[in-house]
Amino acid sequence: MYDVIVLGGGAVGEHAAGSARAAGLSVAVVESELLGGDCSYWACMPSKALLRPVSALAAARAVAGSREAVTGPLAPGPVLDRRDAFVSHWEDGGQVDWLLSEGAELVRGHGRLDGPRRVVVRPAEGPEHILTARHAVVVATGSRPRLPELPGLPGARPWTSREATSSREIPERLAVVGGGVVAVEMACAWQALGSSVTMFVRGEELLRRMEPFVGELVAEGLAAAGVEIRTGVSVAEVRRASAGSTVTLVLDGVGESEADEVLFATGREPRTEDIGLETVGLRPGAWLEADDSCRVGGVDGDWLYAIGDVNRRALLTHQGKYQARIASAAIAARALGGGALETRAAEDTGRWGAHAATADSAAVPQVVFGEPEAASVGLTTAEAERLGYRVRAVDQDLGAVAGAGLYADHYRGRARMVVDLDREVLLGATFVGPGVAELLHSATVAVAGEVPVDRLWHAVPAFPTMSEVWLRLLQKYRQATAPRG
Ligand SMILES: Cc1cc2nc3c(=O)[nH]c(=O)nc-3n(C[C@H](O)[C@H](O)[C@H](O)COP(=O)(O)OP(=O)(O)OC[C@H]3O[C@@H](n4cnc5c(N)ncnc54)[C@H](O)[C@@H]3O)c2cc1C
Ligand SMILES: NC(=O)c1ccc[n+]([C@@H]2O[C@H](COP(=O)([O-])OP(=O)(O)OC[C@H]3O[C@@H](n4cnc5c(N)ncnc54)[C@H](O)[C@@H]3O)[C@@H](O)[C@H]2O)c1
Repeated sequence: MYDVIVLGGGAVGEHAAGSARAAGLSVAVVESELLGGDCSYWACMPSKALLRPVSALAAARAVAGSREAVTGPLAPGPVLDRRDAFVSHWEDGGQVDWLLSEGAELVRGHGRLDGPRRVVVRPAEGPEHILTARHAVVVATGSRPRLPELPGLPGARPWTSREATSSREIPERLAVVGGGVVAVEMACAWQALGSSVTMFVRGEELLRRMEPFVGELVAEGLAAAGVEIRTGVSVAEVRRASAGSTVTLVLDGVGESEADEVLFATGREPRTEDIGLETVGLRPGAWLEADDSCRVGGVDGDWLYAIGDVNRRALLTHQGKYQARIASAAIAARALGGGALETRAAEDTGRWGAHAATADSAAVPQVVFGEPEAASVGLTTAEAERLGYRVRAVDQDLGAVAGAGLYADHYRGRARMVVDLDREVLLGATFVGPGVAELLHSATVAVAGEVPVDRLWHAVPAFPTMSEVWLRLLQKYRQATAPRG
């Protein structure tokens, strides 16, 4: 028997195990593939390893003096070798060592719930194990790429994010379907590696969940790199005669297009169809709805938690790991409380409490890597208005900031902060431009900390850094709200 069983050992499940161990709980992690999951082997790490050389080269090319020293395009071989090193050549020995050093146990195999607090693990070989949890089972089985139901698609062997992050072959022509984060990042990476990339986007914009100017500037950057972006186009059918032959996309009402590979970057679905949800009264295949302490509703007792992609709160590694810390703390507090009502005072599930993942709804930071980068936290203007806030959006041309001008000649970028006019705190901030990723955490601190705008005025940015954009935004906000007369 273990205090906690973590079902799924991706980045999020591993982090839950570490946090639960730190709280003094015994832990077993059940993993059917590589310990470390998508983020380590087929998502964040390999994609960023592919993209970092693209931005390093762009940064050198953006400045007179270093521009002249750059004599050629990216060298694909070393880029792919470096990517392979970042994913430890798809071996998880290092991560297993870490987990064991934390004092957690690893049980390899496919895990399924088998009624309350029980998990049955089917290893690749040998007999099943039955594990029992004293306090909690934490489901962290993640998500997988979601493919649309299109005629011909399964037989056409499309790339998903897995192939796009792990391929060593560079297709001459790569079609990318989708206009979200994976589509944008992978279009940028593969174009730089030598493919001719065409994006097929259903809607009119890229990155629709961010402020509208983000998609515009990102599209401009991709087009400047040579990516063809076709908006307002739906793929109706996919054809590939045989392995190794070209792939044909039949486009709704606008003819056909040929490519050597096609990447479908059309969102995610939960990995819950075969984890025994029916044995505890839940629906297999559904996203797992969790409250702010990440506890799953609809089951008897306080023992089932869901963290990471599988609860759909925010499909990002850092946010899943935050949920892992919150859930582990909540499990430990509830375990100490023993379930008696009078001890529930130990729980701290109020807004911004120790056992509430409040940032999931108020302050999710995200960086879309590429040239340019896009970085945002909190609410967009449209989201804030939809939620009924009275807001003012303040915009600043980043190119007019001295630090940005020094960073790159003819710097193009933009920033926006969204202020709640009633409380005079930031609800959100967005930056787009080369090198803006590292600006983001200042905004996250302001949003999560609900720092009054008047106090931000005293957070003086160093000259001449890009952070001076804060000063410009705050000056504009003051001018706009100053009493007239
Ligand atoms: C191309 C790409 C790039 C991305 N880049 C970023 C980025 O830069 N930054 C960022 O924050 N996020 C990024 N993301 C999102 C990020 O990858 C996910 O949010 C993150 O991987 C979720 O972690 P997880 O542990 O919840 O799920 P996963 O990483 O999917 O891990 C789930 C684990 O559970 C295991 N499992 C599933 N079912 C069972 C079972 N029944 N029994 C045993 N084990 C099981 C799986 O084998 C897997 O190891 C990216 C995603 C993609 C696709
Ligand atoms: N840097 C990062 O933080 C990073 C990088 C990659 C992925 N991620 C995370 O991974 C998740 C998945 O990314 P994603 O890009 O797959 O999903 P997404 O939801 O961001 O984008 C999906 C895109 O596919 C389009 N689409 C959906 N169905 C379609 C269809 N049938 N035909 C054509 N287009 C269709 C959507 O309109 C959208 O443009 C995201 O939630 C993101 O947060 C994060």
